Amino acid sequence: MTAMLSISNLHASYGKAEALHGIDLTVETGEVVCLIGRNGVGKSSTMKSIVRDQITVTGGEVVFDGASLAGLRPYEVVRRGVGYVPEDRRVFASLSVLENLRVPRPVSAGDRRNWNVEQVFELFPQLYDYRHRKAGVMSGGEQQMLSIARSLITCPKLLLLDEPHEGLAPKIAEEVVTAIAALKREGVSMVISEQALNTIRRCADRVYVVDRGMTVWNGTVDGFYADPEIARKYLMVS
Ligand SMILES: Nc1ncnc2c1ncn2[C@@H]1O[C@H](COP(=O)(O)OP(=O)(O)OP(=O)(O)O)[C@@H](O)[C@H]1O
Repeated sequence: MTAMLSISNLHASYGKAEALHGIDLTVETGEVVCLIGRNGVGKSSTMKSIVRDQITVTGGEVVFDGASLAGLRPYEVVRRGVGYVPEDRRVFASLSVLENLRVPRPVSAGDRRNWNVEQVFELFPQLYDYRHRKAGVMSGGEQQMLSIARSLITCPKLLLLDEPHEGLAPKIAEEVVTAIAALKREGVSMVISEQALNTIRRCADRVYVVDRGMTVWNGTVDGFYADPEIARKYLMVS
């Protein structure tokens, strides 16, 4: 396998406050990698650093698909093939589902899997049923699906999902996991941030544990569960 994303010794700051002090992460082609850790340890900041959104990268390297992302603007990173679904989802509340899906500029997919609106509706049939509904009146889970669907229109090779299950009822969270599993079968590489691994266990290949702005452990999902000391040390609130 070739690395789709390779992050080494990443440092990043909000103004003068450094939030990341050494993130090392690799995502192979087709892999689903989960970032886990307590609140505020830097999972979202890692994703923001990849897409250069709101945060300033001050050190280290982010290489995507063989090329450095240094100095690029967020839209240029998206054009290279990185889809980003932020924690707050950012759907356009006053636009319908269909209009939201027409917002991203069409991209030339090149060797990437090309997604059009019809194909996205096949993945999320519920969104088709609601295609004329305003996004602002939809539930959190439906907005989450719409946000993922919209990022697919940019034909990503790598999808960054920031806490996709945050605030969702268990049944809806399960539907989101099903969609993630379907995307994995389509060959989309993913980085998913989670507070706990349970919801994503079905489709994650590897896990990175983040603590205080650093990656402190990585291994397979089975390896993570085989050593309860890791969860005790880095996930339990002391
Ligand atoms: N826009 C911002 N401006 C200043 N500091 C920020 C900003 N966003 C996050 N931080 C700080 O950066 C650190 C890492 O936060 P981050 O959101 O990356 O953590 P997280 O692991 O994703 O946690 P959560 O699950 O709460 O989102 C925290 O100390 C947080 O307070």
